[in-house]
Amino acid sequence: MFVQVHDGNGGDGCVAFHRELFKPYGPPSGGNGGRGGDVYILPTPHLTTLSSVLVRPRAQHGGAGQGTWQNGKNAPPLIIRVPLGTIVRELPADDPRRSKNEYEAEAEALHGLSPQERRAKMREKRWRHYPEYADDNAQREDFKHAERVLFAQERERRHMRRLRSENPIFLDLDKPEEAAEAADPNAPLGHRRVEPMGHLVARGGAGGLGNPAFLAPTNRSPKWATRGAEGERVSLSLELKLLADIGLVGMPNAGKSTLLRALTGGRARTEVAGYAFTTLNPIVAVVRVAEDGSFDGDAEGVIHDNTQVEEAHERALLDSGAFADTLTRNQLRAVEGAIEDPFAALEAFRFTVADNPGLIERASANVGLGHAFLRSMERSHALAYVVDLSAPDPWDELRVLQAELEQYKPGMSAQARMVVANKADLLAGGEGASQEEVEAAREKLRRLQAFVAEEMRVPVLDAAGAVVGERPLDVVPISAKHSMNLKRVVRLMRTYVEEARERKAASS
Ligand SMILES: Nc1nc2c(ncn2[C@@H]2O[C@H](COP(=O)(O)OP(=O)(O)OP(=O)(O)O)[C@@H](O)[C@H]2O)c(=O)[nH]1
Ligand SMILES: [Mg+2]
Repeated sequence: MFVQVHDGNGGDGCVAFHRELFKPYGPPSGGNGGRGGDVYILPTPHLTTLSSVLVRPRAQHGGAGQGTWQNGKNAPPLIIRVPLGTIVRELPADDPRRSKNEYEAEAEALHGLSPQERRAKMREKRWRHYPEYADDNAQREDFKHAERVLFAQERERRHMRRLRSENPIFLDLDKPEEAAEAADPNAPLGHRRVEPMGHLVARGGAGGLGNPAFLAPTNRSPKWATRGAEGERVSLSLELKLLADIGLVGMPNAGKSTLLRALTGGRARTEVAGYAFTTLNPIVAVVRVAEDGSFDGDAEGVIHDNTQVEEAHERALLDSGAFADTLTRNQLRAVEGAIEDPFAALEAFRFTVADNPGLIERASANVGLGHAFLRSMERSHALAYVVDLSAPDPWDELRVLQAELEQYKPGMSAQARMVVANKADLLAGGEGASQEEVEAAREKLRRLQAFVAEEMRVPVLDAAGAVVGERPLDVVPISAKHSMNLKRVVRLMRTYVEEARERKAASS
């Protein structure tokens, strides 16, 4: 989502003179304006979506200064809370989705005016005058001097702003902010810790100066004050990295999407087709498991074909009138005893699995779909490699996948837990397979297991997250299309998720 952050403007300075009995001409006494509110971004574990983030968050303005040297209030900071796993980026200047910043907005407002009008407008925006003194002030030498000083300061601010935009904001907010210990050990009870504010993304405008600031030997009663500066405006893009318990990693066409559909009984809305890069964006679905290890939608032998084939089949059924007598959901609800969700009573455990686009060699060099989508896998508790067992050398695929994960983020392949050897049905599947074919398939699987045992070892962690040993990945031959041997996949995935959750609970 895109957000334009708008900081609070500074409060205006005040022009006033002190009045007291028997003191007809008191000194200037206008207070300064308060600072506008800053905007912070704070990652918090209490949110899971970006839906509560406003599109145009705006911090409060500083309070205006008042007579008798009363300064305006500083505005409180605005804290934008985002879920953990959010990536915050500042949109670059050439991005069409970016909104104007404060300088561009002013330039636009002044566009097409004559030089005099422009000057008047700019003065109007920057100065406050004692009633009816505006013209008189404009004639004074010391006002002109003050104006030059103000413009010089403004130029400097603008320069700093330009320097800052050369390295735009980039925040990868994975960890919650810790409350810091208060500096003062004698702070009153309940104030020992300073609540974290998060990351500053835009600064509020400075407050204006009251008229005492313009006292000079030549002018004992300055009749002007400055207005508050405008707050920064920053356009940000917020992206939430997906969070799934298990991420599927595999080459295009390995059958990742088919596997996800099979694990969810076809509920997962992910495309399956016989060409590379069918899946373009990560998709997360929930897998529900019963106590006996069966899962929702589990049916040995149900075929999960290409989605187009399935849709055509369904359309043909619809056209032939096969669904004509089916009850609607509301009618079903009215039928006594009809259970909405037959699996709900059985469900004992659930976890989420993410289907990802295919990963290929040199994805890190932006070949194929690149590897930007790996970002959303970083946060998975465990990764499962999906390889096509019917390919001539499935172990080569594994080697590439592992190397690409390491390329993307060193240490990421240690998150892998299992190898799912898919399309086992193509090797000696079916009834009429000869003895040799079955033997060849077994041999291939053994070779894959030997390769994994040899080269793909991952650290074993104990409940506290410390490394206690090493083990090879689990290898499970399956057929996603024909829903074969999926129970074993689900059982293993469940143990990984449980272990990871225990570790997480222990660490927090
Ligand atoms: N015979 C057989 N075919 C399968 C099996 N699993 C998947 N397929 C087929 O393989 C093709 C690719 O499957 P997908 O699930 O789209 O593969 P993917 O890994 O998601 O591919 P991308 O999204 O392109 O990365 C489809 O035509 C599936 O029908 C299987 O177990 N056996
Ligand atoms: Mg796919």
